[in-house]
Amino acid sequence: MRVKICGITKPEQGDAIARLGATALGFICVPTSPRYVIPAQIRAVVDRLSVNVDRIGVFANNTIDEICQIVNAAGLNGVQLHSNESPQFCQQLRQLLPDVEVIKALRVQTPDSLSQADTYTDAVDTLLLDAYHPTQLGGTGKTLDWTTLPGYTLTRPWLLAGGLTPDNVLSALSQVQPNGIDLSSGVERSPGDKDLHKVAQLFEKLGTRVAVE
Ligand SMILES: O=C(O)c1ccccc1N[C@@H]1O[C@H](COP(=O)(O)O)[C@@H](O)[C@H]1O
Repeated sequence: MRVKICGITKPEQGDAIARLGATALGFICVPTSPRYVIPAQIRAVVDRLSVNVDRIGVFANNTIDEICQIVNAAGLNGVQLHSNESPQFCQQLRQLLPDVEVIKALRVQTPDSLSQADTYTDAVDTLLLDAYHPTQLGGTGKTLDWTTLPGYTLTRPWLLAGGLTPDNVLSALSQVQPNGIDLSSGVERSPGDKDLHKVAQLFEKLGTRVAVE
């Protein structure tokens, strides 16, 4: 299963988290977020990595040009579109960046919110389901109501996000079977400062902890 740890800001934490077993690191390219990082900060984390891991930039309503520039400058191989990006926008980006994974986040307010998922089938590589918050885009720690999800079949591989922690992850995974999970605030001391003990606890729970030398 894929495990993405999002909101990385510090090179030493990014490398430690990758070595603990994360398959992807996420970088918040949304200026209003307390976890915001500029491309040079992402590049510093990427250059420090000693293991192979996906590097995903999280964007919200940027232009295609801005996203392409940041992907190239920062050394990303995936983009997570976390706002109102249309299927057409995702498709255009995918054509321009054929080697970059396009992930569309859907913030699930009601079970009906999932009906839009099908419109992204041909436009993205991966879907991500996050909790809805009325004023914030993500990283809120708000839990998605997993009990509303089991009836749905998504037509793309998908990641579960929204308020996941080492304490509730197994309960979530007993109710839904995503292709991966994505955690941010549930494994940090303060926004952008990851708690490596919580990350290690997560992998212990998942049974995939990798020994750190
Ligand atoms: O983390 C942020 O600050 C953020 C800002 C803007 C868009 C998305 C953001 N994070 C994403 O939110 C989800 C869930 O986070 P949490 O585990 O509930 O804290 C995750 O996909 C992050 O990538």
